[in-house]
Amino acid sequence: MRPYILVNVAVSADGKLSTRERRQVKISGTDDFARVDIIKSGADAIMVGIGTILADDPSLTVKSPERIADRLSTGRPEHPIRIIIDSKARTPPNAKILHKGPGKRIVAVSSAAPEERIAALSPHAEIISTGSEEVDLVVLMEKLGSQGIKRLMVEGGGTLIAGLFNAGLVDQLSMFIGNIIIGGSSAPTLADGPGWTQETDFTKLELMQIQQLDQGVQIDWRVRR
Ligand SMILES: NC(=O)C1=CN([C@@H]2O[C@H](COP(=O)(O)OP(=O)(O)OC[C@H]3O[C@@H](n4cnc5c(N)ncnc54)[C@H](O)[C@@H]3O)[C@@H](O)[C@H]2O)C=CC1
Ligand SMILES: Nc1nc(O)c(N)c(N[C@@H]2O[C@H](COP(=O)(O)O)[C@@H](O)[C@H]2O)n1
Repeated sequence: MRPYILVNVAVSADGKLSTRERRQVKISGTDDFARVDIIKSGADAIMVGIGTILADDPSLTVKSPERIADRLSTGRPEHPIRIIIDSKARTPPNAKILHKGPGKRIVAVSSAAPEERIAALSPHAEIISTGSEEVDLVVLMEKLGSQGIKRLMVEGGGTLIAGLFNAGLVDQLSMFIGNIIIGGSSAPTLADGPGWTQETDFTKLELMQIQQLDQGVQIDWRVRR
């Protein structure tokens, strides 16, 4: 069985994830970062796309010492398993995600990944190959489920999130809408890629909760089936 998949993102008031040069922007405030850390510490695994690795070089570790202690006291590893969706194995072998903090990493590649790049990543991560050109997200999720991953948090970016919506794999969307306008028609949004044109293909959401947080709005949506 595939994991429960929660996508969490911070968007600007005009719906952007970052600048048009894909430069990371501080959209969330302290309270939202604390909320994200709680979601992260409750997850078995956390996933990002290669675009985010190349743009931001994130570590995706749990930040709060209390939450780390809580994970350890309940027999869970310090950090969730960190997973990169990376069809062609472009993850730099010195990427922070592969080195910061203890714990398992998975790089999900496709058959298009060159052997030498896979060999460079293998000492740092388990490699799972699905799909011919792109990672087959449906097959991958089944494999992750069979490894005991029940709750998966997805951090972005917009291309991966669109791929997950396209495959009908998202269960919950948690978003923080911050009080800045980033602008730019080519700046990433939370569901990039080609988009959908038929109303029947649109993902329908059901409001779970909405709250004011920091200087913005935090919303949880459930995906309607
Ligand atoms: N504000 C926020 O909460 C966050 C913002 N970001 C921003 O998002 C931007 C990066 O987003 P993107 O460039 O869209 O990259 P991305 O992180 O979504 O990675 C996309 C890549 O994943 C790979 N991939 C393999 N199989 C796939 C499949 N089946 N479906 C979709 N993708 C697949 C492709 O190579 C694709 O180019 C950065 O600017 C980053 O700062 C990223 C995470 C969170
Ligand atoms: N939740 C959230 N709020 C913001 O304001 C952000 N800019 C982001 N960005 C993403 O968070 C990740 C940072 O990870 P580490 O701190 O290195 O663990 C990274 O992927 C950013 O894109 N998120």
